This record gives sequence, structure tokens and C-alpha cells, in this order.
Amino acid sequence: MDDALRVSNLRVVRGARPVVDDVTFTARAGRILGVLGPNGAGKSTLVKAIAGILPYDGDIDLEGLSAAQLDRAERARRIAYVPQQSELRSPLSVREVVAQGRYAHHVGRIRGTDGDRSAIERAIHLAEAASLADRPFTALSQGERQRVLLARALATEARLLLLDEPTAALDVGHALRLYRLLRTLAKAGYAILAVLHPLEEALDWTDDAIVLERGRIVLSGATREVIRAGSLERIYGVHLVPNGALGFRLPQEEPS
Ligand SMILES: Nc1ncnc2c1ncn2[C@@H]1O[C@H](COP(=O)(O)OP(=O)(O)OP(=O)(O)O)[C@@H](O)[C@H]1O
Repeated sequence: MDDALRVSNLRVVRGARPVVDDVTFTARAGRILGVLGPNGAGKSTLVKAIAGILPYDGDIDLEGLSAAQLDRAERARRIAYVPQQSELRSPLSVREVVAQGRYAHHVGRIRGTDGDRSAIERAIHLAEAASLADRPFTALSQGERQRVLLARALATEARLLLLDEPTAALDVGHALRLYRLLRTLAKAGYAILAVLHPLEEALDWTDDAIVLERGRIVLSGATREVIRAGSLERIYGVHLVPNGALGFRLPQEEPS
């Protein structure tokens, strides 16, 4: 079977310099891939390039098809992207924001179908956004917005799901339920790629991981192996606390 996503020799220039450079990896259906690395390593840039928001050099293949050969609507039906934050400023209702996830499905048609409407309601339900559905998106808290952006992505029904720090604004209950949902989607055949900072969340919920440092992949493999690797301590400038659940300490501190 083809990989759901194959990224080869990807290079993305922002400002005057490459901030993602020579990045090659694959993501497979049925698995959750964590994208790890310190601030500024290029994680969001990588995800935006895959989502088609930033120009790139190199190849991005989706189920064996070059993303560069797909038109915008076809690409949008294949890749769903949950950004860290929304730039949306207009006072759309939550349901209208989620409906944006269906635009690529009714190109050339003005009105959505029953299928569109049921996909929207299902996505709102899965993302725990039902109680927000009629409120203006811009009046929501950060965590509420994050759930709505997830719903918009799910409404696309794309089988490759990209999430940029999806739990950053979520309380612990919503965060755990989000991970459980991602696991369910992976079991149903989705390929999931999530940028994550909390390494304990990566350890608990991702199967594989890549670690970026200054735009390049410096570690990759099964998440458990990646996090155990000594070089992760160097990359983040911390020490792994022996026998801790997944505790880290700064180098100058004595372990308690
Ligand atoms: N619009 C821009 N113009 C120029 N440089 C940029 C731009 N956006 C980001 N960068 C730079 O690109 C690099 C990678 O940024 P990116 O947001 O991809 O990092 P990240 O790994 O997602 O970081 P974080 O963990 O802090 O979210 C950083 O050095 C950043 O300063």
C-alpha cells in the first residue's frame, strides 16, 4: 500500500533563509506521527507547506499522487489542517466556520447537500462543539476556537489530518478526549500528523515521531525510541529524570 503522505527533500524558505531543509519522511494510514522539536525548529512551517499554505521545493506525495499536480479543491479534500490559531476576523457563526470544511466538496454548486450538512453536524459533535454551534466564532475562548477548528478539519472528511499543537489551549479533559478521538480516527484508517510540545503526550498518544532541529530531521522512528534517545536531551537542553514518568530537569538542578 502507498504511504498516505510521503515528503521528500522538502525545503521551505521564509524571509531569506531555509527554515525547513532536506526533510524526508513518510506518514502511514492507521498511525499517529508526532512532529517534535524546540521552538523555531520549523514544525509549523513544515505542516503549512504540506497543507499547501506555503510554497516549497521538493516533493509531497499523497497516496502516491504528487500534491503539486492536484488542484486546490482536490488537495483540500485529501488534507485537513488544524492551525494553531485562526486568522478569522469576520463574525461567522461556529456552524458557518465548520461549513468552510465542505467548500472543496461543492465546487460549482452554491448550496450544500444533505451529505454536506450531515458531515458538518457529525464533525461538530466529534469535536465537542455542539454547545457552541450558534455562537459567533470570534466571541469564543482560545480552547473553544481550537475545538471548532478541529471540527472544520473533520468536516472535510480528508483522510490525512494535520494538527499544529492541537491541545495547546485545551483543558486536560478535552485534551485527553481529543487524543482518544485521534486514536479512533487512526484505527479507522486516517493518517495523523500532530505537532506537539509535551513529550509525555507524544509518548502516550503517538506511534512514530520525527524531531526537527533548525529545520532538519535529527531523529525519527518509534516515539518510544526517539524519546529515549540521549540526543533528545541535547536538543532540548534538559536531562531526563531517571525513573520519572517522563520528567525532565534543567541541567544545573539536582534531582530531588
Ligand atoms: N513569516 C516569517 N518570516 C520569516 N521567518 C519566519 C516566518 N515565520 C516563521 N519564521 C521563522 O522560521 C523558523 C521556523 O518557524 P516555525 O514557526 O515553523 O517554528 P516551530 O518549530 O513551529 O516553532 P514553535 O515551537 O515556537 O511554534 C523560525 O526561526 C521563525 O522565526
